[in-house]
Amino acid sequence: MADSQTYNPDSRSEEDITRYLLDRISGLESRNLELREEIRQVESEKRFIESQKIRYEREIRKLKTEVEKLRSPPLIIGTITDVSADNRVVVQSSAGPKFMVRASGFIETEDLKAGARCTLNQQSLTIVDILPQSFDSQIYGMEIDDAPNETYADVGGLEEQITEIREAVELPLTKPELFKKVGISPPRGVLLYGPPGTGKTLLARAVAHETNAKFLRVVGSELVQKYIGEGARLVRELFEHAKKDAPSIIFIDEIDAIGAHRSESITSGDREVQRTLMQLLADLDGFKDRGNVKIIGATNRIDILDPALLRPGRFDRIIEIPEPDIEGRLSIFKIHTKDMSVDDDIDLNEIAILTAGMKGSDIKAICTEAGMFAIRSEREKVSKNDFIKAIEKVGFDHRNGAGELIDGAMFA
Ligand SMILES: Nc1ncnc2c1ncn2[C@@H]1O[C@H](COP(=O)(O)OP(=O)(O)OP(=O)(O)O)[C@@H](O)[C@H]1O
Repeated sequence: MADSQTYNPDSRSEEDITRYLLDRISGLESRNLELREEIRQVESEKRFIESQKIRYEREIRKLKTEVEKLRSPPLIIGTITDVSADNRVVVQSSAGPKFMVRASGFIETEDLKAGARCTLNQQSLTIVDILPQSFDSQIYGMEIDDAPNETYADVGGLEEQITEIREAVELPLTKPELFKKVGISPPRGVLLYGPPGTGKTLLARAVAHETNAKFLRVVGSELVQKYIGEGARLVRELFEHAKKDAPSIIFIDEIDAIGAHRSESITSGDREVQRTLMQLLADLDGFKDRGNVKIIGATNRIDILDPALLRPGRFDRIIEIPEPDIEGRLSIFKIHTKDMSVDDDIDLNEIAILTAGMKGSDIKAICTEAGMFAIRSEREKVSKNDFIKAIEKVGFDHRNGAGELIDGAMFA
């Protein structure tokens, strides 16, 4: 290319200038071609990198799913008893047998130590996690609430049940001296039974709130299904934990999963449930000295409970939590509409009549749905019609004779 520094336009002829410019143009054209080639190469590199990225992302997703699969329950819990040089590990499972297993690639080799507790995938028996030595409520899916917010005022239509639970659970926690004076041992706990969604958990949380007690909730089915062979240990630790944190309330939801009447067939699953139940009974029996720990069991299936669990002295009161009647439904509607902005002409009595056969959880859902209908229509107040549509949506049982009311006739 001609050097522009040495070019002096005054000293050259027109022909020179033309040649010079043609040279310059051809120089720029070939540079342009070079740059285009470079761009093409960079773009093809970019495409290659993008396709690599997609491949890696796909691989990461696959690996993540695999890890999730490995980690999903049921898991077996065990203790590492030996580690060989090639990283094969001997694990004593809590259900009994010993296994020679391998650890998944995500476990750090230095964590594989004799004495460490670990979880094994039930099918592949691969070690999928190393557990902390101390009790960790998170691992066991236990819900711990230092101070539940619910109060008795949040529970609708269960006045008698509230009185009963206050005597059996609240009084021993707040006024233990009364029982000493009279010379009777305070009740240890109550069993709540009734259909799902009627407020059993809500009631238990309210008791914990009113007594300033810690609320420990476990689900019976999780105790026996989540970590095979650990049910009995979990129950023991649960009670220990509750004692340490007293005053506290242990709430065992779905207690039928561990306390169902024992059948003839004895599978390993049954044995696991039995061991867990025996531990629960032992803890309930040894509960006398644990004045400030109370237990509330809940079940939808009292009919299948083992009589051992119902024997006097285990649960002091067995309280039915029934489906709400019209009064109950009205007071539940009042609770759940308390903070809602509703039209002045709404008569909750009428709405309560329309919801025969529905439970507290349905009523809560109806209020939320009614609010959603109002939002969808860009209104700030919830109307009767919103409630009617919500009742329909939540699945009102037409057998209760309200079919003709749902179309709004009653509110026309
Ligand atoms: N009696 C009630 N008063 C006010 N709200 C209620 C009542 N019953 C149920 N609810 C509402 O429904 C929700 C679910 O009820 P809850 O979990 O207490 O039922 P449950 O009887 O424990 O059900 P499950 O047997 O399925 O565990 C509560 O959080 C509450 O909002």
